[in-house]
Amino acid sequence: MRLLSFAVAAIAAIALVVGQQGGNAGLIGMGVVGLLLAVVTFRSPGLPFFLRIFSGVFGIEYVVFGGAAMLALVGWWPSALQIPPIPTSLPTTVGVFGVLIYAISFVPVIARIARLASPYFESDEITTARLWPIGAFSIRLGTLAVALFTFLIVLNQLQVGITLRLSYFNRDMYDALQNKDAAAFWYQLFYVFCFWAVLWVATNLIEMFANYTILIRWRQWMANEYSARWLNHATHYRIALAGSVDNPDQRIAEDTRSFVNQTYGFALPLLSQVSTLVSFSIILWNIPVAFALPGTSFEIPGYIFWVAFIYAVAATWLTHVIGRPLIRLEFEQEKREANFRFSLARLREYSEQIALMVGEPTERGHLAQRFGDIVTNFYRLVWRRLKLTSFTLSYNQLSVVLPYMILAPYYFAGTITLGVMMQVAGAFDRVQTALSFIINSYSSIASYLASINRLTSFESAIADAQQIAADEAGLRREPLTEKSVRLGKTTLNLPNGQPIVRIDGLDLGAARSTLVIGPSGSGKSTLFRAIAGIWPFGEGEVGIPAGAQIMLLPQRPYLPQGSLRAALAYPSAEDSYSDAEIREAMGKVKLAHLAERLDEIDLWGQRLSGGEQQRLAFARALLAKPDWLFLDEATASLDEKLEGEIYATINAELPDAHIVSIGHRSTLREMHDAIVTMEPNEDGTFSPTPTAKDALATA
Ligand SMILES: Nc1ncnc2c1ncn2[C@@H]1O[C@H](COP(=O)(O)OP(=O)(O)OP(=O)(O)O)[C@@H](O)[C@H]1O
Repeated sequence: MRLLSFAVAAIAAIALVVGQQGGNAGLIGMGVVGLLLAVVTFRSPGLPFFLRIFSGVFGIEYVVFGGAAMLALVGWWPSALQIPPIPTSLPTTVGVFGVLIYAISFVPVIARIARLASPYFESDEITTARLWPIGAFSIRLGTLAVALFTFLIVLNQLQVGITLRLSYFNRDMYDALQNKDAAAFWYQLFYVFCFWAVLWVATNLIEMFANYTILIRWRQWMANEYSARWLNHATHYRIALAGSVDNPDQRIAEDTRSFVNQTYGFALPLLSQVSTLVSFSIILWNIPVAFALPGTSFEIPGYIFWVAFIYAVAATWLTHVIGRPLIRLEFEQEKREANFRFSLARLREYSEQIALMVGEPTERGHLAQRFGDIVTNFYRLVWRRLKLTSFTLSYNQLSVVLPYMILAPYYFAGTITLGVMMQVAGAFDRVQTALSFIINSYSSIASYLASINRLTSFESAIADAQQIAADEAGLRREPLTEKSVRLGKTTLNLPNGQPIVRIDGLDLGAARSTLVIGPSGSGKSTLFRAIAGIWPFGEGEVGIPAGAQIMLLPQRPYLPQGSLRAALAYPSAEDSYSDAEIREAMGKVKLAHLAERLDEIDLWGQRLSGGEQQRLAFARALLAKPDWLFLDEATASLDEKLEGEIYATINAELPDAHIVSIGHRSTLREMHDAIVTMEPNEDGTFSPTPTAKDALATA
C-alpha cells in the first residue's frame, strides 16, 4: 500500500512541477512517468507481494498504464481535436489526486478479483486462435488473453474519444441553430456526425465479438481448472467431509460464469468511465463561469467540475450505505437457489427408493420448504432494492435538471452560448455518471461480489483440503519397499477430532486374504478409507507397498453415465479393454446375459439389481488385476452360494493379489486365511486385533 501511495504521490508531484511549467507537456510528462512505472511493475517476480498480486488483468500496471496513456493522449489531443488544454494549476493536481484516491478505495476488491483472474492471464497452456486474414495459429493462452484484453481496452478508449468528439459536434450544432447558420448545421450533420457515428457503430460491433470470444474462452478455462482442482487427490470428498462449503457444483458452473461475465461487464465500463471522467472533467473545468465564495471575491476555479464531483461522491457514498446489505442478501439468494436445485437432483437420483417408501409427500414438503427459503430471502432482496432504486431514480432525475439550474443564470446573462450550455449539460451528465458508476450498477455489483466471495471461499476450502492432505502432523501414507499394507501406532479420528479407531500395529500382508469383522460403526470402513488415502483425520503412518495397484470395492459401486462398457472399464477409459476381455470378465462374474447390451447407454445404476451391480464391480477387478483388493461388504447383496463362487473366481483369477474383506456373514470366514476383529476399548474406540479362526469357531 505504501508503494502504491508513493507512486500516486510521485505522479501528482511530477504533474505539479512539470505541469506548472509546461501545460500539455506536463500531462505528457505524467504519462511517461506512469508508463515507466507500469513497465517496472509488469510482472517482475522480485516485487513485493502487494504489487505482484495485481499482475493479472486488473494488475495495477494496467491501471497505471491505462491512466498514463490516457493522460499522454489528452495532453497531445487538444491540437488534434481542438480541446482546450487542461489547466495545470494546483487545484487540477488536487482534483487528479482526489480521483486517484477515489479509485484506490476499490483496491481491496480489485485485489480479490486479481487473485481469481490472474491465473488465466498467466496460463502457459498452448491454444489455437483464429484471426482474419492470418487464419489459425498456436499461441500461449495467457498471451492471447492479455492481447485480447488490451485490444478491448484500446477499442474502449477509442469509443470514449468518439463520445468526446461528438460532444463538440453537439456544441457546434446547437450554436449553428442559435445563429440560424444553415450551412454550418448541415455540415455538422452530414460530414462530422456521419463519420463519427459510423465509426462508433463499427467499433461497438468489433468489441462485441472480441468480448464474447474472450468470455467463452475464459469461462471454459475456469470451469476446467476448478473441476480439476476439485477432483484432484479426492479434494471433493475431503471438502464434503469438512462441510466447509455448500454446493461446489454451483460454484463451478454458475459462479465461474457470472464471475467471468461480470468481470468484463464491470471492468471495461469502469475503465471507460475513468477515461470519460478525465476527458469530460476538462470540458467542465474550462467553462467560463465564475462563482465567488459568498462574502469574498475568491472565485472557485473549475466551479462546475467541483459541483459535479461533490454531488456524485456524496451520492456514491449514500448508495453504498443504502445498498451494502444487498451483497449479503445476493449471496444468500444464490445459496438458497442452489440448495433447491440440489434437492431436486437428489430426488431424481433416489427416485426408486423414494417411490418405494412412498416418500413423495415428505419430499414435497421438503421442496416447498426449500422454495419457501428462496421466497423469504427474495422479499428481503426486493425490499432492499426498492429502497436503493427509490434513491437512484430520484438522483437520476435531479441530475437531468441540475446543470441547467446552475448554468441558466450565466446563459441568460450572455456569458455562455446555447451550444456551450448544451455541451456542459452533456458533460456534467457524463462526469457524474462516471463518478457514480457504482450508483447505477450497485445491484449487479452486489451479485458480482457475492460470486467473488463464493469463488474465494471455494478456493480456500480447496487449499484447506489439500493442506490437510499434506499435513505432516496428521495421517501420513508412506511407501513401503516390501509387499505389505502396514499400520504402526495410528489413531483414526472423526472430522471433529474424536478418536474412533486406535491401532497398535497391524500387518495386512501377513496372510494372502484377511477378513475384518466387528460391530457396526466400529470403524471398519474408516480403516479402509485411511488405507485408500482419502481419510485425512488422525495421526500416524499408513504404509502402502510402493508402486502397488490398490483397488477398493464399496458396498454400492458407482456406475458412471454412459454405456455398460464404460461402467465395466471404470475408472479406466471405455476403450481400455478389448471386447473379448470384457465379455470374458462378464462371464466369470455371471453377467453373461448382459453381454449383448454392452454399448447401450442407460442409467445403469438404476437399471441393474444390487447384486448385478456388485458383480459388475468384481468384473472391474478382474479386468484391472490389482495387487491389493479391498472389499467393503462388496458381496452383501449376493446369496451365499454366489458369494462363494465369486470369491473362488477371484482367488483363481488373481492368485497373486492380496484380498482384505469386511463382512458380517460367518460363511466368509472359510474363504479367508486370517481374521482381524475390531475389539472395543474402554474409551469407546475400537482396535483391530488379529484373531485365530478356531477361537471364533468355538466362540
Ligand atoms: N463423514 C463422517 N462424519 C462423521 N462421522 C462419520 C463420518 N463417517 C463415518 N463416521 C462415523 O464413524 C464411525 C465409524 O464408521 P464406519 O463406516 O467406519 O463403520 P463400520 O464399522 O464400517 O460400520 P458398518 O459395519 O455399519 O458399515 C460411525 O460411528 C460413523 O457414524
